[in-house]
Amino acid sequence: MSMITSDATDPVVLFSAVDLGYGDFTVLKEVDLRVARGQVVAMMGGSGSGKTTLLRATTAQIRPQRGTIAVFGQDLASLSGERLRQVRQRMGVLFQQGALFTDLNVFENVAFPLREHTTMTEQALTERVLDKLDAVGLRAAAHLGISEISGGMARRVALARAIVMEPELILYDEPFAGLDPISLGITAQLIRDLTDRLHCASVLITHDVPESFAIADQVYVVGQGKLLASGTPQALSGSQDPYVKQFLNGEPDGPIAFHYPITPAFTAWLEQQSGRP
Ligand SMILES: Nc1ncnc2c1ncn2[C@@H]1O[C@H](COP(=O)(O)OP(=O)(O)OP(=O)(O)O)[C@@H](O)[C@H]1O
Repeated sequence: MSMITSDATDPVVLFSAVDLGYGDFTVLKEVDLRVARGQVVAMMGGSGSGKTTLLRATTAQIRPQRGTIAVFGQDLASLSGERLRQVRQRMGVLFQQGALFTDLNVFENVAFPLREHTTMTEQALTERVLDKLDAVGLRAAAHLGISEISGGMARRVALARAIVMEPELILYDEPFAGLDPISLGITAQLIRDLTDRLHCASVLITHDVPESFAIADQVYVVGQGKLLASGTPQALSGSQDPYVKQFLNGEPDGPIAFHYPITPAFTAWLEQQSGRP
């Protein structure tokens, strides 16, 4: 049961003219983006283009250099302490290394957030955990130890744990990385199904074009320090933008640079290096 009341029609995530970066280095400029309830949104782009930075900004781990970011209709810049914690509790984050506790079994790994953040009865907790394990196909694996499950199963346990608090927004960091083709398809379909079932919003950052295009409602492509394109997978497939085309087709030659760009910080470092005796 979620606490959605008057803000049910607000976008879940709304970036308005946002600049993001670290110190005086700006990674992305003028980003506008919107994620609605029930949507799967893919944030794509080459290595170092700023996908993880977008995720960090959404959880308020980093603050925008310019513009505003609203989550659940609340301006993140206005939140701190307890109110920020409450907003974060409505989000589930699935990190690439969804590290599980190896001294706890599958059930207790998924139960962990409930024991930390709620005062549910043992019966309600058991029901909730088994329901989420069922959603990822692992109800009957509840009793197994972490050393007894495969890598792909461990990912699904981490996913069950990420959704056990019934978040309204789920952020996935590279959910397809390192998966075999079958697990890739299963994971993508699982993300779509969970989004529909929980009626939450899902944001994934990924390089994987076919899998994310198969399940996403909206795709944002970042590169060259900005948002390059956005739209439905269908609309983007017809894009004539050379960067977008190169990215979507995985072509080695094109506007996407192989070399990390030279910055003043690098030049200063290099000068210092060569100045050494
Ligand atoms: N904590 C940090 N401090 C300074 N610069 C950072 C920091 N984190 C990332 N960057 C820089 O920000 C840029 C974007 O990094 P980010 O991790 O968002 O890219 P990405 O698209 O997620 O890349 P990848 O797909 O390779 O993980 C890079 O140039 C990176 O060097």
